[in-house]
Amino acid sequence: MSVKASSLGFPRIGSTRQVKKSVESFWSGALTEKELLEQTSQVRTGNWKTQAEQGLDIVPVGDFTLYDHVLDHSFMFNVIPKRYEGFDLTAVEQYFAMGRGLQRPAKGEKPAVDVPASEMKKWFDSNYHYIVPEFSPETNFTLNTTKTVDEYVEAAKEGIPARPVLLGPVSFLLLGKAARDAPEGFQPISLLPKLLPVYKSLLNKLADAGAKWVQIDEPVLVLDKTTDSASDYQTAFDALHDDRINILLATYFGRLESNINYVKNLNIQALHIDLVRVPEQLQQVAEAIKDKNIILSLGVVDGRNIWKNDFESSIKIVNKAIEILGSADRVQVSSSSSLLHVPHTVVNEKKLSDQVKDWFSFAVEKCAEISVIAKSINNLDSVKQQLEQNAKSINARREFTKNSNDAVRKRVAEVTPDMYKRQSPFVERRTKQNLNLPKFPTTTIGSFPQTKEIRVARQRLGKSEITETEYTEFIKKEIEGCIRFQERVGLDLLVHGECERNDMVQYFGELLDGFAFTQNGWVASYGSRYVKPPIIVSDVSRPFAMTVKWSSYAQTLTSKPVKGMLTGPVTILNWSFPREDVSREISSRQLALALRDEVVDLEKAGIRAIQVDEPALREGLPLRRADWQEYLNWAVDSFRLATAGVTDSTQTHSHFCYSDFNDIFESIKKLDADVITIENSKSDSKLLKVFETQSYTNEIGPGVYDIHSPRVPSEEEIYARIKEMLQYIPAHLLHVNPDCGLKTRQWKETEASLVNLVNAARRARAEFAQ
Ligand code: MET
Ligand SMILES: [Zn+2]
Repeated sequence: MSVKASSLGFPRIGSTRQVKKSVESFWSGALTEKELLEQTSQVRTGNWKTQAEQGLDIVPVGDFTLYDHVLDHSFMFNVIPKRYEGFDLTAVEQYFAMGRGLQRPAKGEKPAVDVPASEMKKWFDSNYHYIVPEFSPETNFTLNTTKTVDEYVEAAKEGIPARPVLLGPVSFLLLGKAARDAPEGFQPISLLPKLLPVYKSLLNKLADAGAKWVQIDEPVLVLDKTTDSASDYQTAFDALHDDRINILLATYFGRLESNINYVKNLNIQALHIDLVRVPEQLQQVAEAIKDKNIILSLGVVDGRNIWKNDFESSIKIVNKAIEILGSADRVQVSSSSSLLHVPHTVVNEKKLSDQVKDWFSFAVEKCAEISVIAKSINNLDSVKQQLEQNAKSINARREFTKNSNDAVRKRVAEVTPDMYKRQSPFVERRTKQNLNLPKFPTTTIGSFPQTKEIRVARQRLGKSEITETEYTEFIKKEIEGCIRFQERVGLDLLVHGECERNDMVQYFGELLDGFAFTQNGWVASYGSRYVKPPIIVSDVSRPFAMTVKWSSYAQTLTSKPVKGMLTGPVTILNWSFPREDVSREISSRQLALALRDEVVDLEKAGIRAIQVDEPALREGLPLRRADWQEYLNWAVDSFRLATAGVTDSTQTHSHFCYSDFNDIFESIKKLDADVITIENSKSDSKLLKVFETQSYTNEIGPGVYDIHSPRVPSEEEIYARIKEMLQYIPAHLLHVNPDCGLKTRQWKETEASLVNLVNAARRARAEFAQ
């Protein structure tokens, strides 16, 4: 009798980002396909060994990927859109073409290729993005590859106690979309009967190879819309049932709620639930499966955040599960979700103090935690020392937070209702905002090209190869160049260009108190792009002004107004690892107060327009709609708290991108920014439709061109967009701007695009704005 230790998945990027390096070298032609596969296979094998060494009894395999695990499933099941066929590509080339597009000239016998990437979407409420599968009635499911089986065999050979992982058939279909050529109203889930035999043949192969268990992820079970899917799940798990191989059905990121009523009757042998996000669901779920022959896998070690596990409380949960289910054999200990959302290991962090380092566990350390928790149930004495050590660490962290910044907490507690409100309503304050802007004012979203010179200067400052003064001089020159550029192009509302920022969140995190930074804490965002989120470790406050010197310097250079530029509280929060000991709401309010001081200081320094970006506002939305309002309330409050400290004559701006804002438009209105700019050009004007049904009274600039591509939009095209916008938005409220910041672009295309933008706005002015 023993409780087993397992995890649902491991970071795929390698301890030092080896996978990024290998994959990008392959793309650039510096590695052959064979070298790519060899190098990445080493990372994969290394990952398995590490997990086993940390004490996992069950090691996930098949979760490794060169680009994205959902794309792996599309590829494995032959869900390959026609546009990627017929170019004589190798399998690996075709796979990457689906992930990131492929453009290359004809070579010898090989035809030219020019195919765009597939659509990418956020993986639930994480900052990981998956490649959206495209289905149509013609989709011909076959086993195109046997990736999962191959990796299982590879691991078994190494003596790894491997459990293969698959994304379940229902989630796979529901996370996909209807292909463009699919008939109107086509629902991917209708393909379930066609898809199941292929899953089944894969399971057969796994069983042939000796696998006794398979983990089948059905994360869609924690979303609202699945409540009608009972029969789909039943069909699926009846079809997949095989006496030779047991199924662990894994859910994560949220609560099953009433879905448990049918999940308990499915043909499965184990069920995994997330007890970090929703500890309360243990009772309900355990009671529901009590009389079934189902093992409960307890997700007690956080797959989404980096804090050390509190063993005492996890062990309580495990014991409670055993008590309800009646036997230790009926439970397993695991991570709440795949560990792909946390960095690889804390060991490589050389710059964190011992005190701070002791608070964290990354993926490797989390595996060890899972093992200790399981062992504590099996044989308490064997892990006595680890438990004591853990209790010490947890206490030390508690002591630290108890004594952290009282002044900040007090300030949050003392916020009064008037602090959320501008002095006058928009219509009144608008008349006081004399920025001398023409109709259809043209502006940009803030950042200008981050050139190599800028990155080099930043690196050299980091290495102390140049002094702080030399760096400041360099940045000033850049700002001056940027201002002159905007004047030359003819923009109306200028920006300083954000050249001093390494990243829109990190930059502020580094200047605020209450954050910690890692050297190597990378987490996959999409493909070979990884991010290094700052960690909020304490109460947040602003020791000194952060942007005032740059913005006010920029303003001294020109008679045109220069916008101050800040990242908003909710975005800073959502793109960081949050604290565990206080709510996200509290951290957000603390951030808001810190930014409020900055906003007021900018105003004092003579800046008359201030933009507070909230591109991540929407992605912080909870997975279940019932929880939305609570989040939106404090998110809106935070933005208002950050921006409402100014007088009527200061124009506040905000910016949104990355997602569909229509369903939170009510909240966007409540922000009461004087001007909002929203990404629009890619969404086929879906955004504009919202104005047909919802009134919006403040000023607004829907983006007129996509900045993610080097393509230069023509004046004609931009003019046409402005005209289209005027059907939905009153002329006196319309601003003209790109979709988002220009930091990833080159100067050449930036200039050409903005010249066209300015000319298009001038033309529209002459025609429509008398
Ligand atoms: C992802 S939103 C980016 C906004 C920021 N001000 C920029 O221009 O880069
Ligand atoms: Zn943006």
